[in-house]
Amino acid sequence: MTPPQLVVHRDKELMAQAAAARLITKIVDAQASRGHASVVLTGGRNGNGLLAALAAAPARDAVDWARLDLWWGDERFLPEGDPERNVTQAREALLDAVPLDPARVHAMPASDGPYGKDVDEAAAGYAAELAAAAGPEDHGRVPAFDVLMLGVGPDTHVASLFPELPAVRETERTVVGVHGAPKPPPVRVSLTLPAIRAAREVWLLAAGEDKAEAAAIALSGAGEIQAPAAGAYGRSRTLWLLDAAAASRLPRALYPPASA
Ligand SMILES: O=C1O[C@H](COP(=O)(O)O)[C@@H](O)[C@H](O)[C@H]1O
Repeated sequence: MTPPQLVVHRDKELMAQAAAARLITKIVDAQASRGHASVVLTGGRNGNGLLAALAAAPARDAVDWARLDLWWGDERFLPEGDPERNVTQAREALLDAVPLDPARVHAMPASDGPYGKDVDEAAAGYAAELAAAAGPEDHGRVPAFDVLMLGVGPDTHVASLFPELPAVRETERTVVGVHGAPKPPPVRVSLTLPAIRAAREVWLLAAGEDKAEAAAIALSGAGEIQAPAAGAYGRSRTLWLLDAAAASRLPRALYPPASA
């Protein structure tokens, strides 16, 4: 487990811009050293804010978009094109504006897709797609993603891993169908904690007063079953990107002295 590092920005706009700049650098560096990069996107307000900031950043042209694999940490199991789907929102915020290779955009299945309404089959299908993309150097059933981003819900959920539900207890499968999520829609597809922990870097995004309690709980030694965000960490780095409002209830000992 890599211990969390915290960066606190003044407000959510600055957080989104700084995180977008950080992501551009990370992708460019990975492409320079390995020829390609892989990023796992998150849904939610903070994830979409980051994508919109990236779309507006002139430095976005430094990325070779055709050599970038995009995956998702979770998806709302709804029909293709539904405005509530995370992929629909990501397309609107950024993806439609950059020259991605469509074969490298790995959206999670929709409820009117090849698996029909069977969310467990859809999850198994996505797990198989991840496994096929993993190489021997990845040492596992999912690629060692360069960056995996997660929004943090006010209840400490990450991806679609909600406190106490079976999905957060999963230790074998890399992707699961989620039934009865407390946040609509109730049926979802999610990476599990073992899949999340295969990433080189995990970035948790939390902006706004409604995330303050969640950040304080997850960063104060809570268990991952009760606080899924506490169980999300990367192989080489775990980074919490917060704004001042989300950091406002952190224990003083955690608040990074250099933050502004
Ligand atoms: O439903 C979801 O919520 C979380 C958090 O969203 P936020 O709007 O509270 O930031 C998100 O990370 C997840 O991908 C999404 O499906």
